[in-house]
Amino acid sequence: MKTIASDIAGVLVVETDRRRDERGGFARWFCDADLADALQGAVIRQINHSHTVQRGSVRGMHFQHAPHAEKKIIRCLTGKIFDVVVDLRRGSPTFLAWRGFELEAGDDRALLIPEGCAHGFQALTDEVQMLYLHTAPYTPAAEGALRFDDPRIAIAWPLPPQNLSERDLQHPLLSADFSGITL
Ligand SMILES: Cc1cn([C@H]2C[C@H](O)[C@@H](COP(=O)(O)OP(=O)(O)O[C@H]3O[C@@H](C)C(=O)[C@@H](O)[C@H]3O)O2)c(=O)[nH]c1=O
Repeated sequence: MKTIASDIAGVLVVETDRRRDERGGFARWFCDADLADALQGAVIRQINHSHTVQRGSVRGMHFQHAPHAEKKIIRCLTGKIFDVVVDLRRGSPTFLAWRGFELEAGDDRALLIPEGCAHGFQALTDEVQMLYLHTAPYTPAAEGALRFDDPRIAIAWPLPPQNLSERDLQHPLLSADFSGITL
């Protein structure tokens, strides 16, 4: 597995080569030894799947507060997405910066997002399926969220955002004095 660092500390693109033969192919999608430097002792505690029907749909921006903060490894199983990370870590050199990454079925690429970053995505095609690996179990009481259209973040979604959940539409905007979260 090859990891490619981004300019947001801890946000990595994870790539694997697919071995191909007459039957099809085979690729390694997770290996705790290969990712030991990135995982820093964290282990996968939960695996989730989501299905998004319509192109343009946006889900996010989600994270969990400490002590349930988590790393996520995100992969696109069908379709194509614009995957977005926002750095919310107090004191981070890239505090409040967002970055977008395209992931698509068959690319053998995943995105690793560290604790303290919010995550969301937009479906660039119909029929998107996503696979999430989490280093903490889902803990509703620890859920944190940002609005997909928070003007302080100003994410440039590639398509007009649509189909947001009621919950995602109701996240509050960041307050003017928001100075980040601590882990
Ligand atoms: C996230 C989650 C939700 N649920 C439940 C709550 C709700 O009834 C239903 C749908 O949940 P949501 O609307 O939060 O689903 P969704 O908006 O797809 O949530 C996901 O969004 C992306 C951006 C992420 O980064 C993921 O970690 C996750 O937060 O599933 C679980 O049971 N376990 C989970 O881990």
